[in-house]
Amino acid sequence: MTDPALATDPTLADLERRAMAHRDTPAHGVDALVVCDRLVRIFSEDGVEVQALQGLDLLVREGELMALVGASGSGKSTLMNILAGLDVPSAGTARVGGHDLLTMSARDRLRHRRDVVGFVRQQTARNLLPFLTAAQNVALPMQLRGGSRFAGRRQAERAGELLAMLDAAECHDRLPRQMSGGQQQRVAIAVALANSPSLLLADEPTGELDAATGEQVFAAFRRANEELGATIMIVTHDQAVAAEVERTVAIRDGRTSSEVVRRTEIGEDGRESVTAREFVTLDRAGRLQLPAAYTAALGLRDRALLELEQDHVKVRPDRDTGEGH
Ligand SMILES: Nc1ncnc2c1ncn2[C@@H]1O[C@H](COP(=O)(O)OP(=O)(O)OP(=O)(O)O)[C@@H](O)[C@H]1O
Repeated sequence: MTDPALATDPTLADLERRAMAHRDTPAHGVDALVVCDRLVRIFSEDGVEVQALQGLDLLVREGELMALVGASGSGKSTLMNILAGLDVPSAGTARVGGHDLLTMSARDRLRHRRDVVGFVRQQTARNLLPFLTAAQNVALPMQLRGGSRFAGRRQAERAGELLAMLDAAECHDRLPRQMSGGQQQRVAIAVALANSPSLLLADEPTGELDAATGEQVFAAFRRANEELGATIMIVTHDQAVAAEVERTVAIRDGRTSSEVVRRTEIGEDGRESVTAREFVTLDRAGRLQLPAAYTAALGLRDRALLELEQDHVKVRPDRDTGEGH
């Protein structure tokens, strides 16, 4: 018997059933804070088009600490700038907290930049005002935001609390030039968190730091995530970041291609063990991209043989089949 859901000549009752089934399917990313759906960004310069994002899909839950990794030119900064409200996508959907960044008015975009996101840049010197102390830098966004819930003395208190939480209490009264690069970035995280943004974005925040100092900055992100519940997205080309966060999503050629999820489990013997699993991501049309290392290892090119098994799919090189293209 034909499944009524697949019938090509459906009755009215079949159509009603299909409509009901569709209605009961939750909308894509309904419970996510960040939703990117077939996101496209095309830059045109002197008649030459560059597709920086080529239909990127990504969901980020509230309270997540995740990283985006990818080679230079893969589209990471383009995505960050769109989510920060600094750039506008060409097509597709980019939503933060239910607000669509494609159709947002200029005034709402300004509000988005000021109230919804916090941003930490790679260049340590660009994150802080050089003539203000750390505490003054952290208090400034609260002062600039009219009707801030942190008023008067509470602003100075909150600045002190954030600096202490991020292990930068000793910088309280120092100017940026009196701080190390790592201290400047930890203070920059405090500045970005000052107005309790829904989303904290960081673009290569450890790019100018050595490995040990970079780890301290990641520790500060983890603390902000654990103690304040902040949702944090960190962009980096450093693959080692996978060890620092729960989820690392790889971007390749303007699309998300795979992700690594890291879990800490306590065994029966009470010992902690960390497991990391790699997944390929399926886009909304069901396409998946094999990791470059896999295609290279098996010499996969042009096409491959697929076999559907009970609980998995086999992908084989197209050899010895004798069938032409
Ligand atoms: N304003 C722009 N005008 C033209 N092309 C651009 C612009 N911004 C980015 N691109 C192009 O879009 C592509 C993606 O760039 P993007 O900066 O997002 O990559 P990335 O992954 O952040 O790289 P990197 O790690 O080097 O910063 C690149 O080919 C880049 O040259």
